[in-house]
Amino acid sequence: MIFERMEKNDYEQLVFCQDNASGLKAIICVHDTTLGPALGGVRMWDYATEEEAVDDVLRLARGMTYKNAAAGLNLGGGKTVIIGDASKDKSEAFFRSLGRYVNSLGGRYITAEDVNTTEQDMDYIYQETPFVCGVSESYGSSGNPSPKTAYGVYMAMKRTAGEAFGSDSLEGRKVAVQGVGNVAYHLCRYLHEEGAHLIVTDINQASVDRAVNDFGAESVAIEDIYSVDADIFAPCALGGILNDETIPALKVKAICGSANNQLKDDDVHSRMLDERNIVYAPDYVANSGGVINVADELEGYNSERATKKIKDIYYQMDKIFTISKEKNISTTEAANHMAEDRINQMMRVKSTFSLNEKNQFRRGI
Ligand SMILES: NC(=O)C1=CN([C@@H]2O[C@H](COP(=O)(O)OP(=O)(O)OC[C@H]3O[C@@H](n4cnc5c(N)ncnc54)[C@H](O)[C@@H]3O)[C@@H](O)[C@H]2O)C=CC1
Ligand SMILES: CC(C)CC(=O)C(=O)O
Repeated sequence: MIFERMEKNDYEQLVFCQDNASGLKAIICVHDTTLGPALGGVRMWDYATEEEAVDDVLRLARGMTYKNAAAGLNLGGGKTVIIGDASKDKSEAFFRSLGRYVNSLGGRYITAEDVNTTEQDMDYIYQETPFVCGVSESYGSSGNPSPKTAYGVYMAMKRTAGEAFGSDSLEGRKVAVQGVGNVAYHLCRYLHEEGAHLIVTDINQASVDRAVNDFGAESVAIEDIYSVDADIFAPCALGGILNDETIPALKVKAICGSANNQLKDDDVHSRMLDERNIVYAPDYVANSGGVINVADELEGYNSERATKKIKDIYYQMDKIFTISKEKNISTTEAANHMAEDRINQMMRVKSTFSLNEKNQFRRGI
């Protein structure tokens, strides 16, 4: 059953990590390393079943392959999920144990933050392995990626607004934000500064209150966020929220947010959005700012260089809208073509022999 699923989308590796001493139960997935080592964050979630955790890590790791390829990074796709309650189960031992498992992959997988994991957690992992990004800035790292992810979503949203409304200005636009956590808080700041009107919801009341106090946001009940009278919907919580039930309720003309895997089914639900003339910014392009930022650490982190690359997400979106119109395909398919073309081209480039440190000439052998 698991091998069948791995075979279907050509997954390379799935690693189950179990440690009685720390209580760690985690799954690391390496989807594809054609472009380089697999980079993707570690998510901690209280999954109802092990099957749910496996589903999530498989989907998220494959998403990272496409994200990293479309972002022009020399990195493959991978992800880790930890099964557990982030408010109770975390400890130094827990993350150091995970760090040892990451290290055992010898650099095939590099980890970083995702939902419910923090810079402090990455610092613990860093005690056990160099294959981690997003550790504290005092280590020369790029720190928490969320603000840079938010900047990238903001750039993507401006270009998406241009496509939907003929102007990329967000002044006076109503933006409905689902989940005002790490990324969306900073996104709301950019939107507020440009004069957008914010409508927010979150299962965590403190996060809602913060957005209301800091940015004058209007708050609505969890289930009302889909049907509010707004111009743009920004999903910034979890995946699968664009589906048969929610899409018919939408009144917006554009969708652009940070959540991974927003479409429950890529084909079915991108078609439903097209039928309703809703412009959709493919999630993994809109939210690639975080990974672009942490990946810059691999070159020796330079914030200016990383920010310039993140700003270019505006032009990546431009390319996607152009391909989508030229080929008469959804924006999701257009983004997928862009990512797959790059992977295939690089695979061909790599098929030419080039001497490197791994295949030295050794005279006399
Ligand atoms: N942190 C980063 O740099 C990146 C994050 N992402 C994605 O963006 C999304 C948000 O990430 P973060 O802000 O880091 O996570 P976070 O955990 O800080 O924020 C998510 C927020 O959504 C809320 N939430 C959860 N379920 C909800 C629901 N049903 N309705 C309303 N609100 C709900 C949570 O209470 C939380 O405040 C995730 O899907 C993540 O994978 C993607 C790329 C990079
Ligand atoms: C380092 C993270 C920002 C990368 C990641 O896991 C993601 O983009 O979803």
